[in-house]
Amino acid sequence: HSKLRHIPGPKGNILVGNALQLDKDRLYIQLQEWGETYGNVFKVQLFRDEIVVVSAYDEIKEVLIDKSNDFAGRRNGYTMEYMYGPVGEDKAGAPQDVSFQDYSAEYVTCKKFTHQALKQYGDGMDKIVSLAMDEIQNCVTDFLSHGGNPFDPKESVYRCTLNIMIGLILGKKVEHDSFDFKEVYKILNIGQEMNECGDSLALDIFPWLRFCGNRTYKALQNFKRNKDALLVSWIQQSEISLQSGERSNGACETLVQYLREGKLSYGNVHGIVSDILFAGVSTTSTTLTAFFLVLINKPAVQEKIQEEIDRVIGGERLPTLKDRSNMPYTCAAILEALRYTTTLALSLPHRTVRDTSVGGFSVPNDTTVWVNLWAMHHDDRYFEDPYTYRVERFLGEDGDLLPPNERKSFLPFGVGRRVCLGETLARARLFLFVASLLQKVDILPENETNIPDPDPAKFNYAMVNIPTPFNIVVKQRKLWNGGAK
Ligand code: HEM
Repeated sequence: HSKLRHIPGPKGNILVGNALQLDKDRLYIQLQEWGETYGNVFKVQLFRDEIVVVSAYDEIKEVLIDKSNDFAGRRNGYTMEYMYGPVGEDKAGAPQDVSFQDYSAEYVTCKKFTHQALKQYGDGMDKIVSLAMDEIQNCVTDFLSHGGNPFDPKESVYRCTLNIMIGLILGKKVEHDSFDFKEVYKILNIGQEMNECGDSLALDIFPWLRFCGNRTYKALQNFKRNKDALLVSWIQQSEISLQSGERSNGACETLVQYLREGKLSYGNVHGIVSDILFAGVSTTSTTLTAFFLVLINKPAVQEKIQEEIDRVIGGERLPTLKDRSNMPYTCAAILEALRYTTTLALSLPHRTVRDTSVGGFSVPNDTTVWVNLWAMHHDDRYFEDPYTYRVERFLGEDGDLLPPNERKSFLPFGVGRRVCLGETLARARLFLFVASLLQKVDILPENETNIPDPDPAKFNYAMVNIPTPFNIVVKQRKLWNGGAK
């Protein structure tokens, strides 16, 4: 019987609950609409699992900040437990990484050491920046190589963000034709295939489908086999470099050092490397790609960003992170893109680890909780015309960037216990990418009279919110002197 009888929600089928009603390609929109009907806290039922969905700022704040510890667990379906479960084994089990590990002392330790290994602060940031700048310059060159012809920017941006992550893990620049890059790329393509065959949800609900020649399961096996083998080899390389003293200073090596010191287990290191590789790539590259779609629709925004770049950075040097403090308009344009598109629309599923409550409703221990960041970012009580992209929302009257404590109802990276581990890195990368690119090129639509619709409510949902493929045309700007550093 229902543990959540007291919480309202759409009426479902007596056997399957709301499972057949779910529209998986636009789940975030559907849940937003249900939120408008049933309230900021409502429930949906997928077979026997009852899920609490939280859709507005006050209640999301309660979940993520005020009662952060109560809601800090993770709920994983069979698919996640298989993908991130025991290394090298054809079976599911409790993940030992950061993203999918349940809340525990071990999880807290993993998150702390991952932060340390990524060295996202102080001097470590300089290395990240130099790695990122190299890759971003490659991406700009790649854009220009189309010689003014239309092309889909997705692939180049994806390769660029991916290569920055591989570089951070291995501590060295990785060429696009290297074994490591090709191997990761292959694995990510299998992951893509898995998404395309769709029903990981079916496999989550009926894990026994794997015995019936299920296509998703076959892709899943293939994905895990390849991913585990590659990560095992990276960990081995790090062990060798630590022994030989020829340090690479990559995150993987630092994590293996923690393993030797007994701070992390082998499963932790393996899981964390995979987190760094996978969590940061599709989120960042999709945000950037969606931002291009906005820019071809908003030439005035592009012009203002370029005016700021020309004034603050000029054409003689590359942007640095320090420039951010003098470039409120560019920073606000990026924040507004994070709001408008809300790439990780439903965040990652949380789980209560004790009896608690939200919005006045009691919620028992071990309940799955979905946080609808999309609905929160498009709440017209906080954002006038929420479906319009408007940079000025994040600027004060004097043109300064709105300080974080005045950005209400805005949490693109989550907050609290489970806050995004790559937030600092992602913000840095988004800024460097946008500033470097628009310093050198104009991004234009393929056809002025038929510009693709930027409305993120029409994106496809597959964990991240993905725009329908579109083309851009890139023209070199005059100001840029060709790359004097
Ligand atoms: C635009 C880029 C990004 C966005 C919008 C984003 C957003 C998010 C969000 C909303 C969460 C879930 C928070 C929650 O469960 O409440 C998350 C978790 C996470 N993100 Fe990101 N992220 C981005 C980039 C990155 C990057 C570059 C990394 C690289 C290290 C990363 C690593 C992670 C990890 C490991 C978690 C799990 C944290 C935990 O469970 O404690 N993310 N991210």
